[in-house]
Amino acid sequence: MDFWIEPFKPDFKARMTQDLPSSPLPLRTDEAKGWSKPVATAVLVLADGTVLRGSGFGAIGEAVAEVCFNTAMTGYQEILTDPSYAEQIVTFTFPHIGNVGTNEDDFETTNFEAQASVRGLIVLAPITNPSNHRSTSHFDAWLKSRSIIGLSGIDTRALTTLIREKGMPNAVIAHHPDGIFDIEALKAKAAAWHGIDGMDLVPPVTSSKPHEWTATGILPARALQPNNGENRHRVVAIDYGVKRSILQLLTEAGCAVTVVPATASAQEIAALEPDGIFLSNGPGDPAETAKYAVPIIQDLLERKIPTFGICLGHQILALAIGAKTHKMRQGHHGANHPVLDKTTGKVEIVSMNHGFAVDIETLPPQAVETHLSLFDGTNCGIALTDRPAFSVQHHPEASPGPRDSHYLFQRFVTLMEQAKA
Ligand SMILES: NC(=O)CC[C@H](N)C(=O)O
Repeated sequence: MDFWIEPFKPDFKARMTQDLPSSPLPLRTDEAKGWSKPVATAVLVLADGTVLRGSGFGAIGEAVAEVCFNTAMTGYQEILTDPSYAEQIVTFTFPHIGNVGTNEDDFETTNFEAQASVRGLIVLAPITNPSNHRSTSHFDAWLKSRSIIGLSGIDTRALTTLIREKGMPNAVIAHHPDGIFDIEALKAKAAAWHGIDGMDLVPPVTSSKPHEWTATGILPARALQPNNGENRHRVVAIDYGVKRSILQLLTEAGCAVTVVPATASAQEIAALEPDGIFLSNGPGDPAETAKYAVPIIQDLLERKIPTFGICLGHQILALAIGAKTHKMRQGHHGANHPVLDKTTGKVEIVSMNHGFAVDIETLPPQAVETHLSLFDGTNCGIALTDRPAFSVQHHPEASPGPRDSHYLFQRFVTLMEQAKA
């Protein structure tokens, strides 16, 4: 059978229309009847009724979630295993995703039994066979095993523009190989979804019981004094959905780390006699998690234990001292964001993954802003002036991403050393 497929030419004028352009769809052929026609095997249906059609890969089924875009050029496996992406669908602006396969090392979740947090991914180019010596599993098989739905052939630049202009939409991603979808029902499902605002998404991803963490990373860390296998500081990491690379860097910085569930009481934590408290990253609305996390943190701050927070941990520390957080329109997700460290005047290129931000106007007098985003001026870090505590919105563990901000782990170690002295 002879047929012609139009090469994919994104039509940027059509960006904001109801039907966004997409690449050629797979053909379905009926040999007996002698026809072949394009069939969408996956769709993304936004709450406003916009429908994007493409080719499905990964898990088969449907999921409702919030759509964000991530501008990282590498590290898709780390992104898709980061627990902070709970209830989200990631649109990758980098066109080639999946071509280095997947492996046993590049995982960010520490909770291997838990279901994947991210619900789906959207890419431009169809995924290929893996081409990398580290790959142990095909991307498609890996996504299926983790119940993550994939949609390719989408003009991801147009979708990113839509998110930038209208904000992160709620949507249903659906993959059915027969290409049969009840679009009206999917529109209704997307429109009826409650969204992430107001959702505490920590319970499914936090550790169920305290455990010790001892592993270091594969690559040597930057800007850390070598620990020579010696544990100089005892750190309790409160797990709101912690990334593995953060725990590895704490270990490399010379910390003996005990990971505790998000609901561990201040008394239980204090009984471990920590030199420092780490507040982890995690999914969902910080103001909801704060309802139980803030009293615990306030109690620990009273005890003047040095404290360091990352991302959700940063937001919850800010809430604990009386500041407020708000939902962002498009959020920050990528590995190329410039951030200014106001304490040194240096600019670092950082990894980002957040959809909420600390409202800097609400910061009380006993805290100062230490970092800010040079993309949009949003707050990226605070330090308390009356307690040994600081936190950052970006991801100094940088997995994936540039490692400019590794120095923050050293800053935490220095804070613990000063407290001991
Ligand atoms: N990576 C994170 O810790 C994300 C924090 C929070 N859930 C947000 O989206 O802003």
